[in-house]
Amino acid sequence: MSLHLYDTASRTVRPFEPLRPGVVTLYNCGATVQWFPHIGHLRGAGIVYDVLRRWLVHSGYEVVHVRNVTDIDDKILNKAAEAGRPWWEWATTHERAFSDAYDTLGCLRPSIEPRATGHIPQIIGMIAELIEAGKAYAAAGDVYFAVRSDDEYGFLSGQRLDEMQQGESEGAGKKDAADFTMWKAAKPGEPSWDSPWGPGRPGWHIECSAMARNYLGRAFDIHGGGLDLIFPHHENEAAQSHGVGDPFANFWMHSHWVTMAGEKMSKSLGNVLSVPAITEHTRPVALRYYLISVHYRSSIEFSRKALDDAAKAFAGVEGFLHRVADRVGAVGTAELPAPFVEAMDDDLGVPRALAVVHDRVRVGNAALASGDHAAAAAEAAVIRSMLAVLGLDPFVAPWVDAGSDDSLHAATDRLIAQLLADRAAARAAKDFATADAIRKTLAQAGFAIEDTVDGPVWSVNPE
Ligand SMILES: Nc1ncnc2c1ncn2[C@@H]1O[C@H](COP(=O)(O)OP(=O)(O)OP(=O)(O)O)[C@@H](O)[C@H]1O
Ligand SMILES: [Zn+2]
Repeated sequence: MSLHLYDTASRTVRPFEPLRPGVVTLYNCGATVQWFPHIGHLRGAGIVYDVLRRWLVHSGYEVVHVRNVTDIDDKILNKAAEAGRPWWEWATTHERAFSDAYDTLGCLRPSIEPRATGHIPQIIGMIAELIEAGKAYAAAGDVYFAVRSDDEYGFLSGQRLDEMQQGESEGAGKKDAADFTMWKAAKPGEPSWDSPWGPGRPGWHIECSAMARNYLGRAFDIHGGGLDLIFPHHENEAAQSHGVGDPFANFWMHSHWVTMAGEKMSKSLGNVLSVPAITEHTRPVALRYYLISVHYRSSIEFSRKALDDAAKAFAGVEGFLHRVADRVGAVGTAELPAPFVEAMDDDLGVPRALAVVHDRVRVGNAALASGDHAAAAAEAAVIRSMLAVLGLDPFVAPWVDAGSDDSLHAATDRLIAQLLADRAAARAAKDFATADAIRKTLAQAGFAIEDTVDGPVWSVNPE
């Protein structure tokens, strides 16, 4: 089976072929940088597309990845005004918080992260083309897209024109309630740019049509975002791009929510958890594992218990790799097992792929317990390679840490070996109180000691 992806437009899982052999062009909608990110954003704008990108690269494609930054928007202007700060400082502050959070969770940086405000000429050019093509009209300094000029409107979301809500305030010059705004006339005190229709600023949807064309061309392979973007945002992006004759996206991917108590995690509901709040008690790599462990088209109901369970599951995998590294030497890489590849090719089936990882860890642990170092090393190489594709390889940045620093590790090894020798001597002398005190000291410091055929082996307990 080659890679198959679910396509929202055709509502089917269909074979993926890039438009240009060897190269995949990917656009996913990034954040409106009005506030700090929550872990829902990190899933919907970051990790899901990071896993996709890594899998495409593993499959032999070069990937050109664009994720935009919406840095001009009513919400940004309102929040900045409430805080008494310049709008551009407000947007930059929160854009940086998003960048930090993506980095913390090990997301590869996109090929480019274009900002709406950096593409005003392209935006104005596309709006002018749409007016020229009879798909849009200007009224009192605003410009609207005439939805009824597009016969295919609704192809993505299945929305019916008479039932549709664009979710924007009614402009005075709007001829039809179904129409949406592409250019907003300047209001006093707001930032604005000159345009053929007077000073103003872009609406939300036009930036993605203009920037996708600018960086990826008139047709590109995959367009992604969270479920809420299907309508109106993606329907409107497609209408604009189709309106100027651009074929636009070939595949549409939409990821499901992170929820709390069944509700979408969202600033407006206040049920949000940030990355820094979680990484106070959970390692970032464990949070990444947690966020990818559910299929991207299913929701994740956040719970501390599920997060802790995921952290333990990952620590089990990582612990095996470290034990092999300690006893056998550096862990190599190997070809991916067929069931893992099949799972990933089947619409990015990460949960099934992780089940393969855990199966192999069981086999590897059994090999280690029986002293079969060669078999354990072979399993470790396969497991490490699977983790690498998921962005979870513990031996490379950003996950490799002081714990795997060679000199620190060797010093810890010597210290623990001495304590274990003292414990053995105390036991031999029937001084059980001392032996027990040594065991307690090690446990309280966070070390787990396991007796194996190769003698006692230490590891660090997951938090
Ligand atoms: N709870 C969530 N779970 C998964 N993805 C989410 C969640 N909330 C937002 N997203 C996704 O994050 C991306 C950026 O979203 P955007 O900046 O538009 O935030 P938003 O939807 O306004 O957030 P909020 O609802 O918290 O105000 C979008 O693809 C959106 O679908
Ligand atoms: Zn977009």
